[in-house]
Amino acid sequence: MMLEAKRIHYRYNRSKEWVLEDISLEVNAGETVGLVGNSGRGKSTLGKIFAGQIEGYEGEVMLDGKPIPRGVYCPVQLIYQHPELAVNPKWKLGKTLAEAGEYDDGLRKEMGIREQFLNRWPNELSGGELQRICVMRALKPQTRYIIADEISTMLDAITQSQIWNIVLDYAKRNNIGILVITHNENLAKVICSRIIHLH
Ligand SMILES: Nc1ncnc2c1ncn2[C@@H]1O[C@H](COP(=O)(O)OP(=O)(O)OP(=O)(O)O)[C@@H](O)[C@H]1O
Repeated sequence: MMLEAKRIHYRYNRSKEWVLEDISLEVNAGETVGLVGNSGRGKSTLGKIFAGQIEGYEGEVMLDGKPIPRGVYCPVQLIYQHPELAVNPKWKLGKTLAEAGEYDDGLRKEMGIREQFLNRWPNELSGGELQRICVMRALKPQTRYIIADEISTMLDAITQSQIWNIVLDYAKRNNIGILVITHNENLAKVICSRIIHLH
């Protein structure tokens, strides 16, 4: 089982400058790989390409040797840095959490998502509480890979370590591969078995 990007080239709006030029990388099932690089190097763009959120690139993204299925729940789930931009502001959080079907209520408690949060609107939660919902939403049985794009950057150290412990433990139990996009090389060193630098 493997998620691969092969010879990806991408530029926004036919701009002269390529954001990504001939990028290839792979993440095996159950592996945690760091993608580290300075601001503006195209890390988030690559994350979106992996998760099927950007079209029109050159090259291929393959999951177990096949194109990633479209029009169904995406087995490659992207979690962003800014949870407030990742949820529908017109949905109560219980609906957001259940968007892709049933969820594990034990995992909800483990994630520190209180039952009363489910009946609130996104603007009635703190950033850390909302990020727990976004992380949990990505941990569905159909998920095979997670693209974690700066998911803990705006969290305090305790919340950051709690969330990573849960995600890493869940990934281990379910053989999920994770691409950890971060500026924080120290974080990548602690949680990743391999680090790729995007120059
Ligand atoms: N929607 C867009 N339209 C045009 N250009 C964009 C768009 N999104 C990103 N870019 C540009 O593409 C380049 C790469 O951006 P990207 O967000 O992928 O980098 P990054 O490495 O993730 O940066 P950071 O670490 O700051 O998040 C940047 O120069 C950015 O300005």
